[in-house]
Amino acid sequence: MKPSVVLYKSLPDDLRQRLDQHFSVTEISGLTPENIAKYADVLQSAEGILGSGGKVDGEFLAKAPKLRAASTVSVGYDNFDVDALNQRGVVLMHTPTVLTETVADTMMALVLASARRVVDVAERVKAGEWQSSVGPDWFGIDVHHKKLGILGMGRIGLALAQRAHFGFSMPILYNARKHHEEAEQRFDAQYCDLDTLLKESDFLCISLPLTEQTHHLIGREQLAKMKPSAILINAGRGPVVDEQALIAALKDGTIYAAGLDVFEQEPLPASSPLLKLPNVVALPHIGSATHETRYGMAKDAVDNLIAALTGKVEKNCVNPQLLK
Ligand SMILES: NC(=O)C1=CN([C@@H]2O[C@H](COP(=O)(O)OP(=O)(O)OC[C@H]3O[C@@H](n4cnc5c(N)ncnc54)[C@H](OP(=O)(O)O)[C@@H]3O)[C@@H](O)[C@H]2O)C=CC1
Ligand SMILES: O=CC(=O)O
Repeated sequence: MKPSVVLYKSLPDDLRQRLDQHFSVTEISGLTPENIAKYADVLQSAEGILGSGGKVDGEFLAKAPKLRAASTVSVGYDNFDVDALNQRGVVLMHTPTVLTETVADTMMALVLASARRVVDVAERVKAGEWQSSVGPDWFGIDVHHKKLGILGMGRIGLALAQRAHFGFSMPILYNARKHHEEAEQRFDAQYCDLDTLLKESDFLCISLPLTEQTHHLIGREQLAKMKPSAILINAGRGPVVDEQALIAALKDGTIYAAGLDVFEQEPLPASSPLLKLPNVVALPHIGSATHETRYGMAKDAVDNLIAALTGKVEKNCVNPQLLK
């Protein structure tokens, strides 16, 4: 009998067929509390789950006693309680690498859009405000040759550094838990402590995972250390930045602007003050959202689950110690 799997994200037809070849699949619309209650029987017998979003913690695992592997269609896995998975011996698979370049493109797009006010100015053109040659109230600030600070020099940070260094002649500063030789050698990136990164960066680009250590790492105190001309870009996870402190800093001129792909609450409520600020570019968490990359992530997630449930994992495992 094929192992039972709960799929909580739609897949392209060919990938769904591949999953069906290996498993008995039940598709649900998401890991919402309602679905977890409604599909209690299916979860009781599920050996694998595949999807994105939704909380997978001890409480969820108690409802899925046969679970052996979870495959998330994302690189970030902050919605999983990894300690609880480890205790239960559930292997967690994710999709790093396949999305790295696309997310770095999104970050560079946010850098450019925020500095050159692309969204704000384009909206004014559409509103018919372009009546004569534009003056300083339409101008932005330069990107090339400015200092780019990267907070989190992992896969995505490195790909961003490559773009900024070769494409825009930007000096790179960075902070991470350790030094990254590749970034220093290839892109002349300089390691610094967080305070120096805040004080010296013209662009502070956050590509950090959400962990206990990074939650609200950037708050009022840290924003106050930034230049009034600085722009904050966040494509890591929303709660890395204290959003109320950010809103205050954008309103009172502590910093110049922000380009955000991630938020403390997603989808961002229509009532969010961020949406009223002209110096904010807000994207709907589309860091990896191109047709090619989303297909690649889904493919990796399917392959990851097949590997995990057939005991052939070679990569993309968050808790490989369970495989020994
Ligand atoms: N907006 C979007 O659509 C997307 C968002 N993401 C987010 O981006 C994150 C990063 O992805 P990726 O680059 O692949 O991950 P990596 O694991 O390759 O990089 C993470 C980096 O963060 C650093 N880091 C972790 N904790 C700390 C800390 N406490 N202080 C300083 N640095 C820290 C790591 O430091 P060190 O190198 O020293 O270990 C590493 O350099 C994901 O976890 C996800 O949350 C990812 C994809 C798409
Ligand atoms: O936010 C997206 C991810 O892949 O992580």
